[in-house]
Formats: sequence, structure tokens, C-alpha cells
Amino acid sequence: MKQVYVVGAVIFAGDNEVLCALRGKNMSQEGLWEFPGGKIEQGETPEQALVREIKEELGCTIKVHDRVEVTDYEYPALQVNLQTYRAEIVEGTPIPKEHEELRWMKVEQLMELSWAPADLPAVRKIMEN
Ligand SMILES: Nc1nc2c([nH]c(=O)n2[C@H]2C[C@H](O)[C@@H](COP(=O)(O)OP(=O)(O)OP(=O)(O)O)O2)c(=O)[nH]1
Repeated sequence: MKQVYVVGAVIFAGDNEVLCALRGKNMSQEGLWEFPGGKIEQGETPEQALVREIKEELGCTIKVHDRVEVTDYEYPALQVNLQTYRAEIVEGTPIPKEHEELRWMKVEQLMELSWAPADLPAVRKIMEN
């Protein structure tokens, strides 16, 4: 099975809010929420990949902080290794260039969204802290 290494940004702002992104029609996993990010390219550190992906997908610059969680999840056609990192926006405003929607959610309300299954361990971990 195809294996991908993916990074996701748990971007915090304001009063304990996290930026959540809805996958759209031109993406796999349509209709599920995720942490914005994407696949790590050869020669990149996870942090470099995350800064690049967020610039591409949201048009803003982030600073990457500590890692939240690492999860291996097997979808029917894809094996995903997802690393999530806490992050903050240091320049610009997020715009959904590829996602259907972006939404700031209070940490305690994160479970109201339908998450990609690979993200659930990270979501739970954020809610515990
Ligand atoms: N970016 C991101 N991808 C995630 C998360 N959770 C999760 O299962 N994924 C999956 C969806 C995709 O199959 C893959 C990441 O690919 P990607 O975001 O670079 O998407 P892509 O457009 O290059 O690929 P694709 O839609 O064709 O699959 O990991 C997450 O929180 N963030």
C-alpha cells in the first residue's frame, strides 16, 4: 500500500482557538476536517514542510512549535503517518486557497466537527491540555 508522511499545523490564536480546515471536492477525504498541511517532500524537515504547505494552502507564514502527536493510520488505499505541530501565524491572514472552508474553533468545541480519522488522536490530545 502507498505510504505518505504528512504534517499538520495546529494553529492557535486568540482565546484558545484552533484553525480547522475542511477538505473540498478536488481533494481526497472530501467533507472531513483536518489540520492544514500536507506531504513532506524529500530533503525537508517536518517543520520546513509545514511552513511551505501553509504558505501554499493558506497564504500566510507560521512559526512551528512543539509536536502534538504522531499517528499511523491505514485508510483503504493509503497508509498515512501524520505528525501534528503546534504553530502560530507570524505574518498574513489565512485564506482557503485549496480548502472548502476554514474555521476557528474553541478547543473545547473541536469534537463538533467530523475529523479525518487520522487526526483524532491529535484532537484528543489538544483537548486534554
Ligand atoms: N494535510 C493533511 N492531510 C491529512 C490530515 N489527516 C489526514 O488523514 N490527511 C491525509 C489526507 C491526504 O490523503 C494526505 C495528505 O495529502 P495532502 O494534504 O498533501 O493532499 P494532496 O492534495 O497532496 O493529496 P490528495 O488530496 O490527492 O490525497 O493525508 C491532516 O490533518 N492534514
